[in-house]
Amino acid sequence: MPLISEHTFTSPFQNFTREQWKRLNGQLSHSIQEKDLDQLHALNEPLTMDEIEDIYIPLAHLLEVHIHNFQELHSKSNVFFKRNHQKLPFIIGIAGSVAVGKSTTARVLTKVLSLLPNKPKVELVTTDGFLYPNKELIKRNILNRKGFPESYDTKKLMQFLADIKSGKSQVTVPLYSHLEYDVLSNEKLVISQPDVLIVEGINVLQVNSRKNGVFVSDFFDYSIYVDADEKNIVKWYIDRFESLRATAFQNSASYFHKYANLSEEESFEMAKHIWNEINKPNLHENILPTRYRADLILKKGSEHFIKRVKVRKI
Ligand SMILES: Nc1ncnc2c1ncn2[C@@H]1O[C@H](COP(=O)(O)OP(=O)(O)O)[C@@H](O)[C@H]1O
Ligand SMILES: CC(C)(COP(=O)(O)O)[C@@H](O)C(=O)NCCC(=O)O
Repeated sequence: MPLISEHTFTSPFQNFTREQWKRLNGQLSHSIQEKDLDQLHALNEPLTMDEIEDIYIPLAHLLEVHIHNFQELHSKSNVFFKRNHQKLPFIIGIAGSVAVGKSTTARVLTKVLSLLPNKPKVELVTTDGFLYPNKELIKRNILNRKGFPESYDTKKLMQFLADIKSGKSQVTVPLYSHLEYDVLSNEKLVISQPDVLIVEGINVLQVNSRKNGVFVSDFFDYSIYVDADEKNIVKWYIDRFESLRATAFQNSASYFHKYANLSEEESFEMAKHIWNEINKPNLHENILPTRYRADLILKKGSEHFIKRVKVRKI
């Protein structure tokens, strides 16, 4: 069966059904070993092993091809430019709507990539750490615009990526707490020369978050967009809100503690309201338009299972 369906021949993407994608798994001479799967079992993520084996392992193998090429190009460029740069990280951007499952995808991919045969050091950074602190958002009167392009300190994010891409040995990253609903003032993550860096966030493929004509994605070597129909994303947002209400929001330190005693029905209404007022317009105005800028699109079905993969033709 041909891998490209006829109606896609004008598209820059090659389309794979889940069944086709899954069969690509065995095409490398080596693969993630059976014993490694135990480590994936231990991941406390809501993903099934089928999803990891059918989707993420082939994806890791495809990325391995790109990482290998990137490293070879880097060392040949070093010879050409007569320079002695140490290795630079291969940077992967992961974009998509709030609640589509970017964080889950990013965490699983971090683990799966780290199991590749040469055991690369893989680090994960989320761009919510680069949101302005609430104090600053309030000062700018944009607390209700959290997640929109203007709520991020893009200059800081670009500086971080520029530092990483210039081989700086240690770079610090601000951290965000969903419990406090704010950037943590006293905690930072230290990134120290990984082989692969995953940068996950709703804004990573946006062209309106530009500094001096440079986009965040100019620093990426590969990018992935996690996609799903909006009716599913809303449901996942509402479900996550309700499960947080029953757990994390009960903590008095939680920013959303005020919602802890809502009934299930009230919680549903509140989540729907936040979705409609903030996350939905952001999806339509700023996130969805970036979808086809990605190198690869993972399209989810109703239960979070990836049903199609689109890969930019090369
Ligand atoms: N593959 C998956 N299978 C089942 N549930 C998932 C999956 N991916 C995400 N979820 C659930 O969907 C919700 C949103 O996922 P999350 O990774 O937090 O999204 P995002 O980072 O895009 O906001 C969470 O409740 C998460 O547990
Ligand atoms: C901090 C975020 C912008 C980041 O989204 P994420 O990348 O974690 O999906 C988002 O979680 C958020 O807080 N949005 C504001 C509206 C809301 O509370 O859902």
